[in-house]
Amino acid sequence: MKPTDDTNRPLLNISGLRVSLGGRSILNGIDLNVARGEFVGLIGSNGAGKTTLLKTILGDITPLEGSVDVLGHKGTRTGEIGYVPQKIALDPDLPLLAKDFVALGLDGHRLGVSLRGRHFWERVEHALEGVGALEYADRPVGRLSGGQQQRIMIAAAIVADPALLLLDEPLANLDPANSADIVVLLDHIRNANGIGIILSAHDINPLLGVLDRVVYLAQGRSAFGRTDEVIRTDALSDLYQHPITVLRTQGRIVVLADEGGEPGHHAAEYSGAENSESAETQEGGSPDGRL
Ligand SMILES: Nc1ncnc2c1ncn2[C@@H]1O[C@H](COP(=O)(O)OP(=O)(O)OP(=O)(O)O)[C@@H](O)[C@H]1O
Repeated sequence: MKPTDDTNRPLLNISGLRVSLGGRSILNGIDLNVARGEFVGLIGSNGAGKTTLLKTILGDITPLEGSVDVLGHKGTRTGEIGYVPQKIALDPDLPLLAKDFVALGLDGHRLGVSLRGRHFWERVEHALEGVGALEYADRPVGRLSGGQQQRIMIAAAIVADPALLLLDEPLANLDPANSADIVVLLDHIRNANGIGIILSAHDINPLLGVLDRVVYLAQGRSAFGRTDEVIRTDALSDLYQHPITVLRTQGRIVVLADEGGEPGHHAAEYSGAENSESAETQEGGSPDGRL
C-alpha cells in the first residue's frame, strides 16, 4: 500500500541521529521517516551500521544525539515494533514447535506464568496463516528449512500486531526463489495490515519491485528517498565522498566504485520495473572497481 494523505503521519521519525559504539562514531546524522504501509529498504555494505540503526530504533542502543519518535512519541514502547533479528541458528533438537516459537512473540517478554487461552492461540494461528506456515505449525522449529524458519520468525514478529516491522537481513541466507517468496509475503503483509516495514540488505535487487523508499548507509551518513533519487551516480558519490558509478543495464542497476573506492562492497544489481532498458546506460565516470 502506498501511503495516502490519510495515512501519512509517520510511524517512525528519525532526525539528526548520531550513535557511537565503543568510542567510535558509527552513525553520524541519520534522517528518515516511515509512513503506514510503507516499505523502506535499509541498504549498506558490511559494517555500514544497519544493525546499529535497527537496534537504536528498537531502543536497545541510546543515541548520542538526535531523536527517534515512534507513533508521535519519543522512543519505543512494547508491542509497537516487531523485530526479525539477523539469522539465528536454531538447534535442530530444540524442543520447541513452530507454533510455540510464534507464541513467544506474544508472551515471551513477560515474566511469570502466562495465560494461554483460546484467544491467545487464535492469534498465533492467525499469524501463522498470514505467513503461509500453518502446515508446519506443529513441527520442531529447528528442523524447518531456512525459508520456513524465516516465515516463522516473521509470524513471531507480527503476532502482537505491531505498527512497524524491522527485519535485519532476512534474505541473507535464502536462495533466490525463497528470497522472492519472502519479499512477496512482506509486500502482502504491509498491504493487508498497513504495517510499515524497514528491511536491511546488502543487495537491493530482490527488493526493487516493492520498495517505496530506500535509506542507503555509508561513511556513517545516509541518503534517503525514492530508489531513483538515491541509487544514482551523483547521490552515491556524494554519500561515499568518492566517485561512484551507477550503471543501468538490462533492467538492472549495478553500483561500482571507481579506483580507490571502498573495498569489498557489494554490487547492487537493479532489477526493478522502473527502468527496463535493454541497452547498457552509464550515468557517468568509468567504473574500475565494484562497490
Ligand atoms: N558494541 C560495539 N562496540 C564497538 N563497535 C561496534 C559494536 N557493535 C558494532 N560495532 C561496529 O559498528 C559498525 C557497524 O556495525 P553493524 O553491525 O551495525 O553493521 P551492519 O551494517 O549491520 O553490518 P553487517 O551487514 O555486516 O551485519 C561495525 O564497524 C562494527 O564493528
